Amino acid sequence: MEFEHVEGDLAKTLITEDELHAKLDELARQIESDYQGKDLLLVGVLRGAVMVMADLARALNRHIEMDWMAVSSYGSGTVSSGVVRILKDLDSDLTGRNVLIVEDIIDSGLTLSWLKANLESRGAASVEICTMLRKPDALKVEVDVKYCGFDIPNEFVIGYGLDYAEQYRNMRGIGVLAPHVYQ
Ligand SMILES: O=P(O)(O)OC[C@H]1O[C@H](OP(=O)(O)OP(=O)(O)O)[C@H](O)[C@@H]1O
Ligand SMILES: Nc1nc2[nH]cnc2c(=O)[nH]1
Ligand SMILES: [Mg+2]
Repeated sequence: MEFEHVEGDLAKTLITEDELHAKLDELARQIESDYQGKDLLLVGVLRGAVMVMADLARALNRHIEMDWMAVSSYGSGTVSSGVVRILKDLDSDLTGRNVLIVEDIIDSGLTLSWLKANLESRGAASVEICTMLRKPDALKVEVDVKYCGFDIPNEFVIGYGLDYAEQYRNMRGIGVLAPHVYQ
């Protein structure tokens, strides 16, 4: 399913490319129905959400706008530092807008709970979250998620935007990294 040498770096494949796309179609239908007659601004969180954003945007049969933020709480490690930094802010004014934050993963929840509160404080009409993955056993703070693709076990995953030391983001499915890669 993947490019050369990647399979050997995986302990297992968790979600295939086909399963990701089927789920995105499902989420897109719900979003179309929920936002009927309303404007919709998708806010992607760089860099992990690039793949979800590109595929979700194309799965939606309606007008949308896209904007991007870059925040970081992980650096190059595998454990959240808990400190969220804005590396790139939005270009859009959020006043009166219906904002849907698009993310690859909610792990501790620290990034998204901080980001949702931050965007709500900017005068948006609504701020909701769409994430492809969530780790219920890793949550440190409650995050109100309206659209979630898959709940997954508490393991470090890679692929479909998710990196280990900036690599594997372009893997088409999602997998668990084999321990020998980071030991
Ligand atoms: O729920 P949390 O524990 O806060 O973790 C989730 C965040 O961590 C990852 O981003 P990261 O900060 O690693 O940057 P990246 O998107 O550029 O990979 C991921 O893309 C989420 O944004
Ligand atoms: N690559 C990757 N980044 C993350 N950021 C938060 N959780 C994860 C994870 O499981 N994998
Ligand atoms: Mg991210």
